[in-house]
Amino acid sequence: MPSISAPVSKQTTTLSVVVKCRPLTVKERKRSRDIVRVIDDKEVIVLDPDLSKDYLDRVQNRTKEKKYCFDYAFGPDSTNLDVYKKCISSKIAGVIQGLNATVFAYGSTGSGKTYTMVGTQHDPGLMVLSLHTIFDLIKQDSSSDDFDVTCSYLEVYNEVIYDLLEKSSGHLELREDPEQGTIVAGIRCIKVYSADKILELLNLGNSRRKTEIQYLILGSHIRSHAVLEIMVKRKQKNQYRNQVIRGKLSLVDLAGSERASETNSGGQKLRDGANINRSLLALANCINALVMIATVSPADNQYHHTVNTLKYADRAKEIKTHIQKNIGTVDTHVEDYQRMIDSLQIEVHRLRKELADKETQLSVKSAEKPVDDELSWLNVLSQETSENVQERINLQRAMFELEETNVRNRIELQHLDDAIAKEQAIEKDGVVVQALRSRRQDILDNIRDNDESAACYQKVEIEANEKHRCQLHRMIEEAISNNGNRTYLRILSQYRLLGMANTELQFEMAMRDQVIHTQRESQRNLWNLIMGLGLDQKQIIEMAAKQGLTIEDSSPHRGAPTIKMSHAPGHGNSPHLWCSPGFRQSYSSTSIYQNQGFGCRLCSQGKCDSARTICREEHHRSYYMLAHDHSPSAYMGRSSEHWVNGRPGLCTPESSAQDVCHSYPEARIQSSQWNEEHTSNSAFRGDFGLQKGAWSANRHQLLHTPMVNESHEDTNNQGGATRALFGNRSSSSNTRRSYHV
Ligand SMILES: Nc1ncnc2c1ncn2[C@@H]1O[C@H](COP(=O)(O)OP(=O)(O)OP(=O)(O)O)[C@@H](O)[C@H]1O
Repeated sequence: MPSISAPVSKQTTTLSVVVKCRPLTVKERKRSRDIVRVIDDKEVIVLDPDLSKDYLDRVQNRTKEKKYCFDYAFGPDSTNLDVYKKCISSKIAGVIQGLNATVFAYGSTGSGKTYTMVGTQHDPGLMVLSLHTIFDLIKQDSSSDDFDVTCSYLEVYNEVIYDLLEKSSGHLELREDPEQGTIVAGIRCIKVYSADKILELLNLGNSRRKTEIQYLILGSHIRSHAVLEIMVKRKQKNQYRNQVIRGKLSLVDLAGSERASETNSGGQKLRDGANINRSLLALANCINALVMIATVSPADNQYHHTVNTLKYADRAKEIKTHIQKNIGTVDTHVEDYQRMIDSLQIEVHRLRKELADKETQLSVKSAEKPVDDELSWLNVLSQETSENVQERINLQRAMFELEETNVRNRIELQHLDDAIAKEQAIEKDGVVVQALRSRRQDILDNIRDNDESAACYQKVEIEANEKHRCQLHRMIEEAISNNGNRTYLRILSQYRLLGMANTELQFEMAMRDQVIHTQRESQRNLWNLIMGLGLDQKQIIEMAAKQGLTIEDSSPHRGAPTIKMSHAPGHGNSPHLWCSPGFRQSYSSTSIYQNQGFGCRLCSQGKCDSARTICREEHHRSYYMLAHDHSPSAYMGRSSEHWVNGRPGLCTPESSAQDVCHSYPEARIQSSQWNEEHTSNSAFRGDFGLQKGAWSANRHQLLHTPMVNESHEDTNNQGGATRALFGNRSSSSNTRRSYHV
């Protein structure tokens, strides 16, 4: 009589993760460096393979060095027996008590998986050692129970199972067996009486594993998993019941863990790669106790594979498994079947009732259908619109972050250029200069990468988002114009769209605040720079006064003072200052900006006086040149040309020029030349009576700060900030300037 599985107890445990680093092979010793260190049997450190980076990266704490901690970690001197004794042997004992356990080796090709699982005559692997333990435990068992030990050795290649113990095995299939759960139908199970023969058997099986042609020479099994299953059947002979306990140990030598994209293959082989990952997931579903051995190579040219394997292993620590005994008795199986039938009948009854209820509900609902359909259709549209807005916000955020990062990169670039110039003066092409240059190159690469990502966002994702937005807008408009309940629907859709526009505006406000913060920082620096010229405050105030500027609130405890404009007749092109008490109150630190023609309506009408106040919106507009219309329909209807570097903006000749400069570096050079020319002629320089030499030096520095360099390639936001400092061609003749210093 067969026995059936009836779990009696269940316990949750986490996956044990062990890392094993193999030694460098003889070949590798000639051309590779050992970059993996194992500390205290738990920590694994992967050093940065790039030696030339060490100096600056250490100083700036930016090495590619990685550190991980695992349940156990073994260095190149450890043997398979060391790994087995510390981490595996305790799990094997459970197998003869009816537990399932799985040990799998995970790692890139050539990292030592097969060596760990199968091993050699001198250093037998975990498969061999486990079988030895099983037989030792059976020998030591003092009960009168009968044991049966059988082995099967199979290969999973591209989701198909093959028998490695058969010379020319066909495809095998998985089946559900009431007695044993999931089984491989037709697999050869060899009865084993001792562990001695197993290594021979494994080597024979391994020679039958599928190998891609191009890897045959290397003897790699990059695409197939090999699974050795050791089944232990224990018939207990206690006085009450004939219990049958089945324990199973699965030892898996996984396929190389490289991503499909790295294997120089396409088509079928790419699909193989995807299937490998799927089989791994399936594996995780059917095992009780898991031990993962992550194998890594210590060679520096394997850095990425090593770090990827360790990252994966690190994440695997979170996996939870359930432990349960597979116990069944010959006597209880009829009772069990009866119980199962009863519960299935109850389930069928419940489902029938549920079905009947649903049918009644549906027939009632069909009467209300037309109205409901319309509303639910509108709901779907609203939902899609809201997702579209959210996606746009995310894209804006991503673009903004990329720009911010590049601003920081450019600052670092400037510092590096200065440092290189200094170091070169002392020691031409020394180690330090080389290190600085290499760092500089990295930064340039990062800037280029970020620019490329931003361009990609702009070209692909933002355009798609924009297209979708227009489509949704058209659909809403159409629905409204076709529908009898027009007014209601219009109000409803306006209400929803307003909500979304509000969300978007809130995000823009947050971005602006960020930009204002950055501007204030640079303006504070500018003030410090003016102070650093050696002029005392009185001199500065006098010179500013000549230009119609009043500096007030300069008490030292308040930080940088505020410069206020008093309208000065006779200064036709001189700065026109707007004083905003409210603004000064909330932003007590330095602020200089130039209004770009959006300015105050009074000014444009010639009615503005020196003491006038501008509202927050006008400040914002001067910074960001936002589109005039923020109504929801304007948001929904705005076409993609209103996106400037990923943000909604106003398409002006300036923004177009910026885009051109962004794409064509020559244009950027020209514009920066113009910028220099313009700056040196600016009233700003003359106003403060800066001595030419001192100004030039400082101007040089300012012109090369990221903000200034960004002026013709940045978004409206940062472009606005830069123009605030130095002006630009389109605004030179008629701009009004406002300084809050
Ligand atoms: N602990 C070790 N001591 C000595 N040599 C080792 C050790 N581990 C692995 N090696 C050697 O490293 C090489 C690669 O090992 P192995 O074939 O086990 O890698 P693998 O990860 O199974 O590769 P594949 O995925 O291609 O099958 C072999 O030459 C093996 O002998």
